[in-house]
Amino acid sequence: MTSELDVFFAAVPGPDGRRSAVPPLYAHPGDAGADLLSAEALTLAAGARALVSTGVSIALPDGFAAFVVPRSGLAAKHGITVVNSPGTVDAGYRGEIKVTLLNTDRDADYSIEVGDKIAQIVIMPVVRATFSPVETLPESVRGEGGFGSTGYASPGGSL
Ligand SMILES: O=c1ccn([C@H]2C[C@H](O)[C@@H](COP(=O)(O)OP(=O)(O)OP(=O)(O)O)O2)c(=O)[nH]1
Ligand SMILES: [Mg+2]
Repeated sequence: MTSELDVFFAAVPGPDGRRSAVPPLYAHPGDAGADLLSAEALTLAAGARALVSTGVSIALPDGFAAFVVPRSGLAAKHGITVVNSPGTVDAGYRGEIKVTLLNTDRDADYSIEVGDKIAQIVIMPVVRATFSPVETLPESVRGEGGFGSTGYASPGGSL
């Protein structure tokens, strides 16, 4: 990935006053996702969800948003996902980034330590729309088709 964006971040003090100024972390060059670290220790019981602190806030430039998405390893191995995925962090938001984690496993609790990677953010350019009312929308090939309208089998019936 060659494009870089300067983003300010700041530590958000926890209830105990502790400040951890760890920004979201890209694990490799070229990664789209930067890992968010937990600022708290907790155990997510099977089936439970929690709003988890990351201890960090960011200031995105106008025209960008950050999307909070699950980590595939946590999802595949432990059933840990993000309830509102993708969570939207608006450019104007200056509060702490938080992650609504859900333990989808039916049986196993999942314990999180301070500093654990719990989710990731993907920063993307976004546009703001001006919505204009019309009586009839412009036609399109898809029209009103959706929700499975294109079927489920591959065109040849096998692949
Ligand atoms: O996973 C998320 C989603 C959102 N936010 C923060 C940043 C975002 O800018 C703000 C509001 O998010 P959203 O608009 O999704 O929540 P809402 O329930 O509509 O709250 P509001 O009425 O404040 O917009 O909360 C997070 O920290 N994590
Ligand atoms: Mg909102």
